[in-house]
Amino acid sequence: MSGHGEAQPMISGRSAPLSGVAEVPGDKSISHRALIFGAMAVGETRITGLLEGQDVLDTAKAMQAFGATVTRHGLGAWSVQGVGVGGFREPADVIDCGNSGTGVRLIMGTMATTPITATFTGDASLRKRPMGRVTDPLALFGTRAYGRQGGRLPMTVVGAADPMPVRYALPVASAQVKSAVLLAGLNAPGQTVVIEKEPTRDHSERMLIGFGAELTVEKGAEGHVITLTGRPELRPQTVAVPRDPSSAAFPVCAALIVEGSDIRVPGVSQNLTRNGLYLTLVEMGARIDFENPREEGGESVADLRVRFSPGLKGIEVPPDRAPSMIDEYPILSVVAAFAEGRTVMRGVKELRVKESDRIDAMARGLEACGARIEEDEDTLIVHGMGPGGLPGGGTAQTHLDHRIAMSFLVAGMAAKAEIAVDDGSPIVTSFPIFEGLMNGLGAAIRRG
Ligand SMILES: O=C(O)C1=C[C@@H](OP(=O)(O)O)[C@@H](O)[C@H](O)C1
Ligand SMILES: C=C(OP(=O)(O)O)C(=O)O
Repeated sequence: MSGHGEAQPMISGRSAPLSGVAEVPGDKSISHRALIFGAMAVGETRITGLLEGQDVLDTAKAMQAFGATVTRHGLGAWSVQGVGVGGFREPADVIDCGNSGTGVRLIMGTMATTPITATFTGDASLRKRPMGRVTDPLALFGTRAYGRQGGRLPMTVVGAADPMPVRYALPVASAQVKSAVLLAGLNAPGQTVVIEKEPTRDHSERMLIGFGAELTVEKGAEGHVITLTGRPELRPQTVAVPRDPSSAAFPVCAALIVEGSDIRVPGVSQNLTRNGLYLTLVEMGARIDFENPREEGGESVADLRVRFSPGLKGIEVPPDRAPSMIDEYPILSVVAAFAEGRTVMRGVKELRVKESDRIDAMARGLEACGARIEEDEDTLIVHGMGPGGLPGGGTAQTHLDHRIAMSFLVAGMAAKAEIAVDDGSPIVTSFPIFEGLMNGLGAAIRRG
């Protein structure tokens, strides 16, 4: 999805009870990392279950441009012939990361301590997002970056020829910034230390250890202190990518609000840095059974049975839970519209710098569908209208944001009248089989 293509309006109407099994695709965060760490290893990394969403395909293309050999063998089955830490070559052309904040920020970190120059760009959404949060800590290694005003793409990054190791306390809870600094630290001599006050998704730490890096995490008063020893030789791995809990959120939430639904969603991550939505839904009164807990691809997962839940109650979501459910607030605010009472989401200003300003996009879209919303810079409050109570009948503007598009298509499945989205084309960035999967469960989603 380049963001230059045709908008694809989509409409969803009241759905039949959802039933069946929702097999969602591979985790987006782990898929990006499998390609990037594979490119940093010496030898061939094999990946199964890779998400073939546009964000990840753009990262695969970028790894090729930096000199790795990336091969697709079949659906989700890929291999990466890595060039080793510090082995990136200078790309011959601009790197287009499309819609992906994770892709561009992690790749900038990866090349930042190699003496090459690369220019990055993306679609109209990505070109609005702040890159200073990554280029500021990268400057401590000796990396230089030249972008547009406000640290926006397109941006040229000049890798440090003689990088210094860095000690950096994250000013914002961001796994992308944490990962960019760790990836840069791979090719700096000595120990690079990242300190995070609030824990964010820990896939980079787990995978770096899996690829053979020396990395420790100490939990103390200042938070997590992550110490990486630079210049390791990364060993190629076999990576089985687990299913994406952020994608699973859509069929799960749809089943909670569509009358009569009873579905199964296998292999949903229970990683404590990713499961905030599921904790929140249970606190609201969702009927979710977590069955068959086990390890898959180095992550703890469970099979979910999810049933229509007419007794959902609005709650105050604890603000310190935000990093573990940051991408799930849009779909949570849809569920909140079908609960009784207010759902209060505080400490969520990071939502304003995602693919769109997600507080504004959800507030305006839900209002267009008849809901009452309150918001401030850091807060979103949804006044619930009870089961089946959202009037619908509106059109949501998606602003090149896949999660906004999917959230409103789920809302339309349970609202009184149809809900339209102006553009469903960004859904391919993270969940290319969304429409077919949801309609297979009983949804009524169609192209507008
Ligand atoms: O590291 C990652 O894979 C991600 C981190 C989060 O972003 P931030 O680091 O900006 O919070 C999240 O929103 C994004 O979808 C994926
Ligand atoms: C924020 C997201 O992704 P990214 O930052 O990688 O664009 C997302 O997928 O919700």
